[in-house]
Amino acid sequence: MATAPSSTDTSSPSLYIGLMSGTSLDGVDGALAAFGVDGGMATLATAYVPFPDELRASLMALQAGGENEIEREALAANALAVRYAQCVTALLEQAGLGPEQVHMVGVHGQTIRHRPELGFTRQTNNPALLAELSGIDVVADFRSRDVAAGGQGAPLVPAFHRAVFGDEWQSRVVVNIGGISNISILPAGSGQATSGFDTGPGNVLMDAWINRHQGKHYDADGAWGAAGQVHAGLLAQLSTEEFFRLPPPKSSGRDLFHLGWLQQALSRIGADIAPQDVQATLTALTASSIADAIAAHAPGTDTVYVCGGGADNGYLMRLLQERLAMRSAEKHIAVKSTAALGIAPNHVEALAFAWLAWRFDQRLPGNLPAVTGARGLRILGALYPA
Ligand SMILES: Nc1ncnc2c1ncn2[C@@H]1O[C@H](COP(=O)(O)OP(=O)(O)OP(=O)(O)O)[C@@H](O)[C@H]1O
Ligand SMILES: CC(=O)N[C@H]1[C@@H]2OC[C@@H](O2)[C@@H](O)[C@@H]1O[C@H](C)C(=O)O
Repeated sequence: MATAPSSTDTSSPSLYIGLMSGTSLDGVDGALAAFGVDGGMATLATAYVPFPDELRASLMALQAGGENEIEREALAANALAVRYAQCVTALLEQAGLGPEQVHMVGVHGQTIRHRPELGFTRQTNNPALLAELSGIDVVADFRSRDVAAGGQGAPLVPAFHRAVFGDEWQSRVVVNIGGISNISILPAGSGQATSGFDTGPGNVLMDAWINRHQGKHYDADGAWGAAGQVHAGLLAQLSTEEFFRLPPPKSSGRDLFHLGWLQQALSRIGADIAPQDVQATLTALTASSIADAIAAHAPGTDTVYVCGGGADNGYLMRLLQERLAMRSAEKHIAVKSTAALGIAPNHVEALAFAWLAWRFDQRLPGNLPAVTGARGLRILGALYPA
């Protein structure tokens, strides 16, 4: 599939909206895209609606068990649907379109528990309310069918990455650094198998740590961490986590990588480490776990393309380049933003959910069994007609 973000050669394009609110819990990214009969895709509008602090706090509280969970989840789902609807309105206004011109909204929902090994993953949402508020058909709950087929239900973006970023001549890896990091391995040539998996933490631990010590939501450009020193002992301790050594298929989330997990490692080390040095070490952990995964599973990579909010962390990008160079002495691997391929890093995931809605609409599979471990290809999502 060719991408042409600013122009399209599609003769009768169909319009789809994708909405992604990920593990960072920061807000919802939206994209309105046109898909042509020839498979071409064009981005018509993008929008971001941040979550108010109250919604962030209730979503954060739902990441672990607690009292009156059912009611709290239902109310958070309603509040989410209202924000999603605001994002849809912003996209329609930007594109000068009415709801009747859009085929479907594909909405991820908010992951509050991810336990494929127990047979479930839960993306809270109220798609019925979103259909009511937006007046557009809504497709939601993209992960459950893959889990029902024995898969991880994640990551789902590798199929989209193959479609828009795959190349005939260059072997590419696309790294999404959101709350959690995941890679898509796209060997050169359209006939080559695509693989991918979650590599571990993205920004989730860095965000939590700076929030505890500085009250900020994230470490802008990685500046706070960059002024600290990577603590080799702590990095080694954190790197002993079994998840890093598990073979794919594998996926992760806040269920594993949270402040309690970090605190345990800090207690084992016993040393008094300055908060800024911990931040530097967490940045190094994200970079080294991604570089290790690429070295082990995609040694032939020519270029790594980064998307997700982590692409805006200059310190993290430097460490990633450094660690890739350390692990691949004979071959230079370039690190670039997906902007170099025509899609800004913060638009990729929302576009992926527009693409998944388009796949659903045609009753085409959305998963890659080689990635998720599902028994086979499955049509992903459930429909809530407008
Ligand atoms: N200017 C910046 N400097 C450093 N980090 C940034 C910057 N902008 C965004 N980020 C990081 O990116 C995160 C948001 O990224 P993104 O929206 O890709 O995550 P997500 O979609 O919630 O996660 P996931 O892909 O795990 O579902 C923020 O929480 C922050 O850590
Ligand atoms: C369960 C869940 O929400 N997983 C997310 C999360 O965020 C990044 C990584 O962990 C990835 O596995 C997935 O999101 C992307 C969009 C995916 O499915 O490909």
